[in-house]
Amino acid sequence: MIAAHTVEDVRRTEAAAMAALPPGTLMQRAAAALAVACADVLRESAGGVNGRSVVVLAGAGDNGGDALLAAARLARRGAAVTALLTADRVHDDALADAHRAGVRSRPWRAGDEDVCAAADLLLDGIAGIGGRGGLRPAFEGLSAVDGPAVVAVDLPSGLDADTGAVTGEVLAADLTVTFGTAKPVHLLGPAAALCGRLLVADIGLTDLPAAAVERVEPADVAARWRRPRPSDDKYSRGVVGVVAGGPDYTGAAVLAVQAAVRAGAGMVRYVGPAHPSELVRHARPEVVAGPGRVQAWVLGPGVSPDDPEQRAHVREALRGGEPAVVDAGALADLPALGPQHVLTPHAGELARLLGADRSAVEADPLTHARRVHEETGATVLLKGTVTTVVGARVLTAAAAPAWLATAGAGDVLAGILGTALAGLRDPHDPEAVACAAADAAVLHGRAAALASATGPLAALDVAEAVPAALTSLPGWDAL
Ligand SMILES: NC(=O)C1=CN([C@@H]2O[C@H](COP(=O)(O)OP(=O)(O)OC[C@H]3O[C@@H](n4cnc5c(N)ncnc54)[C@H](OP(=O)(O)O)[C@@H]3O)[C@@H](O)[C@H]2O)[C@@H](O)CC1
Ligand SMILES: Nc1ncnc2c1ncn2[C@@H]1O[C@H](COP(=O)(O)OP(=O)(O)O)[C@@H](O)[C@H]1O
Ligand SMILES: [K+]
Repeated sequence: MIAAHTVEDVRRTEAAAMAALPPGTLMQRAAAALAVACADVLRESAGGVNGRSVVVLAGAGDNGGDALLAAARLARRGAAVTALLTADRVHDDALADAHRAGVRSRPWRAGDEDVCAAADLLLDGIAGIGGRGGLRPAFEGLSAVDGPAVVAVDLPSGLDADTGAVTGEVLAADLTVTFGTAKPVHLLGPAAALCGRLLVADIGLTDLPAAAVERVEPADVAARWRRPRPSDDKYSRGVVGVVAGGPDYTGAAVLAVQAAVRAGAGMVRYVGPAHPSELVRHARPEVVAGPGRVQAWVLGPGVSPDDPEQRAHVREALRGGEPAVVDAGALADLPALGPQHVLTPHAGELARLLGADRSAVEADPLTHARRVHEETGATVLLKGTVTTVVGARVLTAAAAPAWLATAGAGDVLAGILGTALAGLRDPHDPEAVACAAADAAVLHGRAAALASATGPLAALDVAEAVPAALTSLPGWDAL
């Protein structure tokens, strides 16, 4: 897991650390890590540090202080550094140190985007965790600067550290160097893509509280994914019931069932009309048709709002209280739910649940997913490039390959997640449910990466790549 902490927690922890250290120690540590990272970038992109041109954008806060101290270090290594001051006042001591090292500084002027574009490296210290809203109007043009490698100090200016919300222009980075711990902005969509590569520099912050947001890594999935034990039988491994498809959308039934089987369910039951039942059985002869006892349900892929029979099956399944994936057609008319129910909307479906705009959900997925979690009591998995799970924990899966934006990919995710839920030791542990949801999303993305290695993928390819995605997880063999 990569842990991220809120601004409030970081400031509290920083204050405790600073009280025990000489003044300025944390900022010097941050600047040292920044300078090393910038030198690495310069070596890679411009062949060295000595003589290379660096433009540093420095704002009024400590983010600007970090940037100016890093500027001084780069100047001492021979870089030609110009600091453009984006505020009337900047960190005095840091500016004095930069001047002593040979950094030239002047206030930001209209048109300085051209100066930035001509640099080998642009270091963004306009605003960090104290930033609010998108870039101020005077700096909006920076979002279009193309040319230099861009390194963000702590986070790209224009982003909100706690939510990752994109509410205006942002200076996107190739590399973000953050300090002590990641912040939610680094792990959440759509902000994570604007951060570029993430480097968490150790500045000696200890005793951080529980993370606010965590990114689930492939090794976490390997450690948690249920594998058969010698004592298992097909029932104890977990039976998945699938209520999906109908006479109109037959493919969703096949895709969800395929994925549940390939993710390692002990048994899959399919509940639906004769057509597509016969298609499902043809695709997966091991599937049992008709209702029965299950450990978890997959409800709704390809279920039409005009299909009273399938909708009755969905309602009946939800009444039983078992864990369930509540997807697509099952997202309408939600009954009372609990944390063992995982809603799996995409941004458009989540917007409908809230009566909000899809674009608002896409700009700030965490806030909107959290609202649905609070209103329904269910665990929410909001699909997207970065998938966000909000339940007893807030978890994300790193960006999946964009090839996954293909019809039926969501049905495959629903099937994988059904198997993860059916394998839970304690299905009424809300944290385990949230982890299962995020694990399924990570596995789905990994299967998509394998399936797209040779070109465009189809959703069925993703289901078929799930076994290889599992066995390629780091640490899978060791367990
Ligand atoms: N905490 C830690 O552990 C450590 C913290 N450290 C560092 O301290 C940083 C936090 O410093 P901080 O609190 O001084 O705030 P900071 O991010 O510089 O922002 C305030 C300034 O930004 C400006 N501004 C705001 N929004 C803007 C926008 N959209 N567009 C443009 N400008 C905008 C705002 O000016 P305004 O325009 O609002 O007048 C104000 O002047 C943190 O990110 C890290 O780098 C490290 O040194 C060591 C360990
Ligand atoms: N641009 C993208 N990059 C990566 N993954 C994506 C992208 N767009 C969608 N996805 C993923 O693809 C899947 C699409 O699901 P969904 O929208 O329900 O499609 P469908 O209903 O056709 O099955 C989700 O898992 C989502 O996270
Ligand atoms: K910044």
